[in-house]
Amino acid sequence: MKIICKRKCILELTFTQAGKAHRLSTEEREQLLPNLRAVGWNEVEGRDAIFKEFHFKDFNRAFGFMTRVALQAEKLDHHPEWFNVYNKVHITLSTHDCGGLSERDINLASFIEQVSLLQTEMDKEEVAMSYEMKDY
Ligand SMILES: C[C@H](O)[C@H](O)[C@H]1CNC2=NC(N)=NC(=O)C2=N1
Repeated sequence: MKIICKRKCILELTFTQAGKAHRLSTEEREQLLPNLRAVGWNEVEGRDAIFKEFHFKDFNRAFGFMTRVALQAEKLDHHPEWFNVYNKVHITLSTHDCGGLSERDINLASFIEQVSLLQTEMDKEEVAMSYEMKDY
């Protein structure tokens, strides 16, 4: 599956994670991390992990987003470290089993991007619908 983000960044998703997680090699990092950096994921200082802060219109949207991510995380058996207050969600991804970043984190980050894009699209649709309603 491919996601085409607004910033013209393409994230390749595989969602496969057979076998043991391994820490990404330098080559893998050079290949995989720039796409995530382009959509706001940054490496955490002093720790082999990536972080992004999400903002939504309100708590319902933030919690809806978290619910979608949680269901997928459970399916993948790979869980985010996160913090939520009202409309903000902070997410840190790292693989505890291998003590650092693995392909599992890249996959989960890609899925999270997909969900947050979907939320943005749904918000736009909601605005468009409310404009249409005003016309009547
Ligand atoms: C036993 C179980 O498969 C492991 O503990 C899974 C669960 N979720 C996980 N989540 C994360 N982020 N890292 C892991 O290494 C991990 N391992």
